[in-house]
Amino acid sequence: MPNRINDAKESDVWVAVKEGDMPADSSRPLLFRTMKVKGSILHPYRLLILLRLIAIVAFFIWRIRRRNHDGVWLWAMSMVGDVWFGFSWFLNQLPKLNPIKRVPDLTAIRDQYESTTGECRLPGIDVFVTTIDPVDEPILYTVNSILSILATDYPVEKHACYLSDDGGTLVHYEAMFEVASFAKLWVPFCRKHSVEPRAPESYFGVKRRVYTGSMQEEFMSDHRRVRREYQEFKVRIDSLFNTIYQRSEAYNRKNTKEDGVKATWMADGTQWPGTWIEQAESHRKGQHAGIVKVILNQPSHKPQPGSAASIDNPFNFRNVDMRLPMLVYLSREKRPGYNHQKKAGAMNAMLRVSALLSNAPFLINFDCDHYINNSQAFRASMCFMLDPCDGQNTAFVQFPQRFDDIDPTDRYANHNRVFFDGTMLSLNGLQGPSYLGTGTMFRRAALYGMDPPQWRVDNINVADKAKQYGRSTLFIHSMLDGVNQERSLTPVFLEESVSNELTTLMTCAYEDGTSWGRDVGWVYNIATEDVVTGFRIHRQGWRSIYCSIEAAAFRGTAPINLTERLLQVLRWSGGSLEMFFSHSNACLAGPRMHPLQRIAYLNMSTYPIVTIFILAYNLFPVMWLISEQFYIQRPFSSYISCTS
Ligand SMILES: O=c1ccn([C@@H]2O[C@H](COP(=O)(O)OP(=O)(O)O[C@H]3O[C@H](CO)[C@@H](O)[C@H](O)[C@H]3O)[C@@H](O)[C@H]2O)c(=O)[nH]1
Ligand SMILES: [Mn+2]
Repeated sequence: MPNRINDAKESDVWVAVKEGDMPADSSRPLLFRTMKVKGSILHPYRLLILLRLIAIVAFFIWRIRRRNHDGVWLWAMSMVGDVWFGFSWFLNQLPKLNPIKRVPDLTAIRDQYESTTGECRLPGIDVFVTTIDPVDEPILYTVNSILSILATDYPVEKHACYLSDDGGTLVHYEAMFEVASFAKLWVPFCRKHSVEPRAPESYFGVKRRVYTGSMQEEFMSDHRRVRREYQEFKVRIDSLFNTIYQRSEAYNRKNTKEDGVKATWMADGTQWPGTWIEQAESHRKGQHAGIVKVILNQPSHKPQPGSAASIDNPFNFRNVDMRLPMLVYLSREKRPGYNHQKKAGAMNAMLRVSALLSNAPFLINFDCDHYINNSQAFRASMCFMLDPCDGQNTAFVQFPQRFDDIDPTDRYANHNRVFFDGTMLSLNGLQGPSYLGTGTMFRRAALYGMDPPQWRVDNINVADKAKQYGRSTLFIHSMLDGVNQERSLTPVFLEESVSNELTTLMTCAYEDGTSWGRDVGWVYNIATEDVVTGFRIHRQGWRSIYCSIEAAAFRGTAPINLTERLLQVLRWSGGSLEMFFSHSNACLAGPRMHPLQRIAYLNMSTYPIVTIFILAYNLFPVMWLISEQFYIQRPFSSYISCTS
């Protein structure tokens, strides 16, 4: 197997840090290497920052000494603007003085956690995907995301995939059956030929591919057949809207209710409990029952090799494990009068439901337009979580967001290079990167609001916690198990009592009066739940790790038109300011937060203020239009006088 991300080589910029800080009692080697920027680059950079700082201070002294008496108000205003520019520059620079890169060692984690006899001690992972609308967030992306998760290279009995559908549409539910059926072919194909990436749309979109395996001919014919099957799969997904509509029409002709309400019907002839095509009382967006359906059950713990090619089956899967990971569809209850808290609310519902179904100690979340591009990514994040040195105190591993379909000039700056390849690496040298919403591996304990081991005074105690976590004894009992790092997935026995409890965990009222949305789970009442949730975790003393690997771990789509992009940026800046004016203000973070990390959060929550001054500076030169007086030196006066 090619070790795609073992690139801990020294480069022109990075050098390896000596790992002298291994715990004395551990004989295991570290699971990652730490790299820092070469002194010949870092020291001149720091010197440059110092020189700039001196220049800025000198400039302010000069400005204060030379006050413009004709327009004191303008002088004062521009002084405030300049002070803010200087201050925000300083806030921006301070946390950037020591960037650190961490490179996971995949060979080490294989050696330590997976034996050649097939025994594997890697822990369980629950994978969360959120979606809301099959048209606005095209369902083709969602199914590709799920397929890439089902096919990823992680022990199949150790990861489970959850799709949260906030729209509660039958289309998403039935699409999951199509996915489960196509996955029976797609997943073994990916395993047999180690293909990458494992999202079929991007895999088949690659024009030229180099095959490195030994089954060239078999690969060619498998590839052709799977591509044909994928085309048919896409047609079936496309036609779902129509199939469901026509089926419902047929059933409704037979069973129209007296009030003339037209229901949406499932294939088995029952009414869909979620939203209907023709929206009706209790079946419309924002008002429907909670639904949990296990689409694929947890696989057995023994590999199940496929069969050799035959007349009915053209694929030779004799030495390929055919098992698929668990797949669950869920849509939380929605009722009018409740604030459903958008993505954060959906994530918290998923966190609770998964606790009863698979209860993995780690979880990773994706927006539905993101897929796994490098199937070693789960192992890569485990290198940090399971690290013998400080892994226990690591709450989350954040991957950069990389995007497809962006024009080569990146005219709306979707790639955010400075942020993903500069700022985040700098935070990595402090307490860790902030949480960015998608492509993040979490430790369940951190999301439950527990303290990191280094700050824990007592053992974890879940007795009498109903006030904090809500009144589900099954959920509270699952918690101790769910935070045990070594654990695999819990086998599921879907008895009636469990099914009822799952429905309870998804009701709108479940969180009333509890700590969900504040000290537990994803944080509520803010446009950018991600940064604030990461902040809550950091202020408790947890740390995080930034993991940027080649090939990119995950890829997704970004807004490619200006309106959408502006709205996105506006939402982010609004959320940042909200954070500043809330109890999540960085100044209130408490003593466990690294001082420079605090400054980084302060910078993250105040950066939009600069726009006021940029706007003012843009208006200064045309001020004479209003007051007919020049406060700013007349430009090119000699030129103007020549021509007049
Ligand atoms: O009521 C809702 C609203 C949104 N979502 C999901 O939340 C995700 C993100 O929403 P989107 O509108 O696509 O926001 P973006 O601006 O693209 O997302 C970025 O910004 C968000 C807020 O800062 C983060 O949550 C995201 O992870 C991050 O990728 C999507 O998967 C949605 O399906 C829900 O599940 N329920
Ligand atoms: Mn999005």
